[in-house]
Formats: sequence, structure tokens, C-alpha cells
Amino acid sequence: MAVFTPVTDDEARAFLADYPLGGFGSLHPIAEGVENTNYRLETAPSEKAAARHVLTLFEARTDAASLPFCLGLTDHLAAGGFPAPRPVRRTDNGWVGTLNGRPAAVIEWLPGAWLRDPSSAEIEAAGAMLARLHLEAEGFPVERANPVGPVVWRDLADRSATAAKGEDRDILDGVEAALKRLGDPWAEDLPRGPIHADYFPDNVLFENGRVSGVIDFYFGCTDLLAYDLAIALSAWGFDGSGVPIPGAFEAFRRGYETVRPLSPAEANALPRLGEAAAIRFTLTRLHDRIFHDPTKLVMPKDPGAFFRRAAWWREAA
Ligand SMILES: Nc1ncnc2c1ncn2[C@@H]1O[C@H](COP(=O)(O)OP(=O)(O)OP(=O)(O)O)[C@@H](O)[C@H]1O
Ligand SMILES: N[C@@H](CCO)C(=O)O
Repeated sequence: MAVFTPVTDDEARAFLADYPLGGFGSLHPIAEGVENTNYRLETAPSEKAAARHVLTLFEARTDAASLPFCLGLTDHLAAGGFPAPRPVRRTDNGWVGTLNGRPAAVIEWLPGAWLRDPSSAEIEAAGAMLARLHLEAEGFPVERANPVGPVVWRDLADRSATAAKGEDRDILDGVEAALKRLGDPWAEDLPRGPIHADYFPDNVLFENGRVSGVIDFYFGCTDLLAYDLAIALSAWGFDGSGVPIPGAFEAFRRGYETVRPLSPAEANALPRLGEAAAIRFTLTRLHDRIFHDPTKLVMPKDPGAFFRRAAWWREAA
């Protein structure tokens, strides 16, 4: 369960005093996610605001300085009709307060649920929605460097090397070899802009076969659009253990290219960016497994499942 920083009803009630949301109703921990603390927050219904929201407390990987980008991008997209959740403005007009020592925000609740076993049509719809995100985010004026770019990979690998054992050590050795081989996958001058950077199935909500919400923009940053596609293909094209799902990769790419066709240079770069994406998620998962704090109610994810994707991308090249 992703509650790193517990919040009591009284603490939430006091926090809500700075929001135009009516009275406090109830607070329910959300049992998903591995990065931030999330609660479902019910308030007394009013004419001005819906009664259900998400209360998010931002943990270590989402620093307060990045929130104007992340929440601003979400708000910018939602204002244009894209199904992203709008952050709620406080009475001082800002989006971010402090709760139990963490930056915290109240976010619109979107309908739907993420799909553990999406159909080919649903995967295609998810691909089309990512392309729409890229097109509709164009013109968003704030920039943010990738918080998990190559410099951070190096840090994660070095820190992991101090304690990796057994399977983790083997993965780390493989990652080091991949990093040497990859060089700089960003070397080419490809189209850039705001990207989601964590467009996994659990961040895309569906209702009645249609995408009803794209959530969790907290790794969002300014980077290559084709890298975002490579991340998403790595997430949607394979099962939980890293084995390709027949047709899924093609369905996602087809959906994406229906809305935003890749340039030949982007298509050529995709396998290298895919391997880079696989290494990025291998490293965060590896680091989080090695340094897992058993007192936190969160289950570390399997780095091996992403490391296997790196080999697949290499063969695709
Ligand atoms: N705006 C929203 N509307 C509806 N449900 C939401 C919303 N935001 C979050 N959730 C629910 O909370 C869960 C966790 O949220 P989120 O993905 O933002 O957490 P996280 O810790 O950042 O996760 P991740 O591990 O994907 O980085 C989601 O899977 C979803 O069930
Ligand atoms: N989507 C990430 C977790 C959130 O950073 C992963 O599956 O490793």
C-alpha cells in the first residue's frame, strides 16, 4: 500500500481549511503506486466542487520544485479537454501546501480503472492518447529536465553497487555493460517537448472501453517524444515478467502513429531509446529493491522484468 506518510482525519480536516471544497468527509488510503502517498478524499458535496478527490503527499522522488511543471502540465492538458486530473486551487490560489512535512496537493478524481489485461483495441486507444498528449502539451511554457536521466542512472548504479548481491549483482553487471554499449542515446536531434515519462498501464484509466483518465505526471519532464513512446511501448508491450505480449507492441505503436506519425529519424532511434527506457526502469526498481525499507507498506517491483526488455530491444535493433 502506498502510504509512506500517514495522515489522520484531523490533519486532513485542518489541511482542507485552505481549500474551497466544503467540509471534510472521510479519508481512505489508496493501495496502489510506489512513489507517493495517496488517499481518496471525500468531502461534503457542494454545487462548486465534486465530493471525491485524491490527496497526494509528494515523497522523495518528487521534489517541491518540480510541482509547478507537473501540476501545471496536468492543468494545461485538462484545460484543453485532455482527460488529465486538474489540481484544485487553494484559497491562496496556489496548488501546493504542506502536510506532515511533505508538499501536498488535492487533485480531481477521474472515473475508471486501470486494466490488468487490456484488449488490443484498448492498447491502441492508449497509444493514440499518448500521441494526443504530445500534441496537446506543445506550447506548455514550463521546462523540467528529466529527473531520471543518464546522470541519475549513474548515481543509482553506483549506489546499488555498494549493496547488490545475488541476482541483483548479476542485473547490475548487465546494466553496466548496457550503459557502455548505449553511449548517449540522446545524441540525435529529435522532436522534444513535455512528456509523461511513466505512461504505464496503471497510469491510464479506462471506462467503457475508452480512456477516461491519464494520471501521475510526477516524472513528467521536457525530453524526446520518441523516448516517451519507447517507455510506453516497454510498459504496454510486455507482461509482468518481461515476456512480449503478442500484438500488444504493434497495437500501441499503431494507435500512436494514427495521431502522430514518427519521423524516419525517430523510428530509427526507437530501439536505442527503448533499451535506454528498459535500463532506466531496471535501475530504479533495482535500487528500490536493494534499499527497500520493510517498515514501508510498499512492494518493490521486479527489476529483472525490465532488464529482459532491454535484451528484446537490442535484438529489435
Ligand atoms: N486523479 C485520480 N483519479 C482516480 N484515481 C486516481 C487518481 N490519482 C491516483 N489514483 C489512484 O491512485 C493510484 C496511485 O496513484 P499514482 O499512480 O499517482 O501513485 P504513484 O505512487 O505515483 O504511482 P506509480 O507507482 O505509478 O508512480 C492509481 O493507480 C489510481 O488507482
Ligand atoms: N512505473 C514504474 C513505477 C513508478 O515509477 C515501474 O513500474 O517501475
